[in-house]
Amino acid sequence: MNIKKLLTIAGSDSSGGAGIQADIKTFSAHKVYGMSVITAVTAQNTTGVKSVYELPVEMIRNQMESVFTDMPPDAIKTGMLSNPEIIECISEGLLRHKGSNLVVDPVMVSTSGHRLLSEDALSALKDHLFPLARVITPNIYEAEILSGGKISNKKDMVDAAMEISNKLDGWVVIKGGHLKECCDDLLYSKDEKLWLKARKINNKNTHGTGCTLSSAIASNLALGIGVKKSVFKAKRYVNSAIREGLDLGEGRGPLLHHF
Ligand SMILES: Nc1ncnc2c1ncn2[C@@H]1O[C@H](COP(=O)(O)OP(=O)(O)O)[C@@H](O)[C@H]1O
Ligand SMILES: Cc1ncc(COP(=O)(O)OP(=O)(O)O)c(N)n1
Repeated sequence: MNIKKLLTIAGSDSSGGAGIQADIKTFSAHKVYGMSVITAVTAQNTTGVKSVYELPVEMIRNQMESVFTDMPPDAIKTGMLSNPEIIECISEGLLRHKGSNLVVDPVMVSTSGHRLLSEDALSALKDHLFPLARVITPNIYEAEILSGGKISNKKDMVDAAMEISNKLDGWVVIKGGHLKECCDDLLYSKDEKLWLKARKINNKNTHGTGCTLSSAIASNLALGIGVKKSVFKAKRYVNSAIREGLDLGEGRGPLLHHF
């Protein structure tokens, strides 16, 4: 059986809703083979992140070497990267092994408010990782940090995407999940601007939506689908996973992945 191989480089979420666990579930749902490089272990559940343990850079490098020298992935997705040393190690490994179809989810702070990327890691992210990416997927808050402007509406999203894509060759997806009125996402490159429209689903259980979207995009790219169609299909996947209305835990519960 010829199966596509997907790698997630991200943090572990003990509650299984976000991070590595959400990524692998999404990969399986797309019938691709999932592999992982774990950057950090979080103790978290539906009510929030309790603590974080960052793995030593050497261990991260060893995980990358093990994967790339034996089963080179057809696409890669990055999530929680914690600090500049980890970002530099990952960028160096991706460059050396010519990692392609890279989707960067620039995870900074969990929706529950816990910092998942140190403040001094921003320039490493922009200078080392973004140039390797085919698609980056900031949420509204991350797009504000990356563009330096406030985002309150769809016009602000376009301005931010323009600013962010100045320093990129690839595509930017600004996720609108935290907008008040709707959940439209913006897919933007230097030559094109497309809206992915969606009504806000009235469901508090949206833990891991960002991880799921970026993993679904990476799965589609690995399957040989172009960027635009990959993002549209991924948006549909997340939408239906939220719509399932799984209700686990006391706080913001996870999504239901379709196998
Ligand atoms: N309540 C919702 N209804 C419909 N789509 C949603 C909802 N919340 C998030 N999304 C979608 O989920 C994806 C992830 O977005 P978002 O929640 O903004 O990312 P993050 O988890 O990184 O903060 C986007 O496609 C967004 O539009
Ligand atoms: C280990 C880990 N990685 C990433 C996140 C953030 O996940 P995201 O999909 O952005 O979802 P929420 O923060 O909105 O739940 C995380 N919480 N943990």
